[in-house]
Amino acid sequence: MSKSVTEGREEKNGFFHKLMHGLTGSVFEQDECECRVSLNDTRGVSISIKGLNKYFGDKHVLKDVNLEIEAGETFSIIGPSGTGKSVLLKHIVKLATPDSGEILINGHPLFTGNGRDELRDYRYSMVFQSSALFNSLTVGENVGLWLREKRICKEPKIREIISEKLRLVGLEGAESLRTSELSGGMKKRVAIARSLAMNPDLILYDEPTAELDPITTDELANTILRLKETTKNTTVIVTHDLNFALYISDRIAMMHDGRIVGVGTPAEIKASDDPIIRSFIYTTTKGINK
Ligand SMILES: Nc1ncnc2c1ncn2[C@@H]1O[C@H](COP(=O)(O)OP(=O)(O)OP(=O)(O)O)[C@@H](O)[C@H]1O
Repeated sequence: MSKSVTEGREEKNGFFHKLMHGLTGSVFEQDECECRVSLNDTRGVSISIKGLNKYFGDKHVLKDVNLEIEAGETFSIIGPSGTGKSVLLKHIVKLATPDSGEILINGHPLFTGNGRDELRDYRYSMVFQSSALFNSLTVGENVGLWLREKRICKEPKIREIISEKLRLVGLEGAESLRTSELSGGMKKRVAIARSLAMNPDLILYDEPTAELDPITTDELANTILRLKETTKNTTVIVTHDLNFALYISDRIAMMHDGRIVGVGTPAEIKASDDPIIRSFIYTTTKGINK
């Protein structure tokens, strides 16, 4: 078995497992000390991806990926299935390690060098396609999971944070609802509230509109846009939903066959004469334009 395949399994079983159940975290160690984490401010981080390559066995999945994401940006990575979008996302949160290349967070290397001190307080959180909520817990318990598990704050403060984050995603007062009884759109918003509980510097969404109908997708887009009015964090979204990306993003990168083939504002992407981007736009909108 090749090294990369083994690594892939380790990544899945280790960090991925932790993220699925802890859902938010820091790339580097944190003190266990209570209230060590300041939850009063949100900061955005810049992400600089340099010459990133990743193989799974013989398969070259990321091919010399270079990308600059600015602090505070809402940045979408679009492209057809199987082009490496999710694998790229996993590298940003250290769920995967590159075969070569580097990612810099606020100028500090994620994979090499001694970035531990500089990146000690870097907080990221990921909203998974499946929402990954615990059905046996209430909405409030899901949102407060990380805060309680890590004993970040005292209980009254945790309840205050839960209520605030639910209000931010339009679910004010929903604490005691059973998660299993929620619609797909509501689950997604609870998952976002849970991610927001730690005031992440970076929030990542993996295919947030998959499984959602167009109306719920629109509500989700508006929720994310509204959040950007109150938080400064950097938002990175992986999606094949072109319309969604055009609506909510400051900038968009188009990925094709493991490479970034174009980066620009929504207007620039729409006006692009790159044949791959044009073909993607044509394919995803041909019903509408018929
Ligand atoms: N752990 C892994 N082991 C082996 N191959 C993998 C692994 N993870 C991803 N791949 C492969 O890497 C390629 C890119 O996958 P990725 O999930 O990043 O695609 P994507 O662009 O996000 O598409 P989708 O929207 O369908 O998820 C695919 O061919 C996939 O099968």
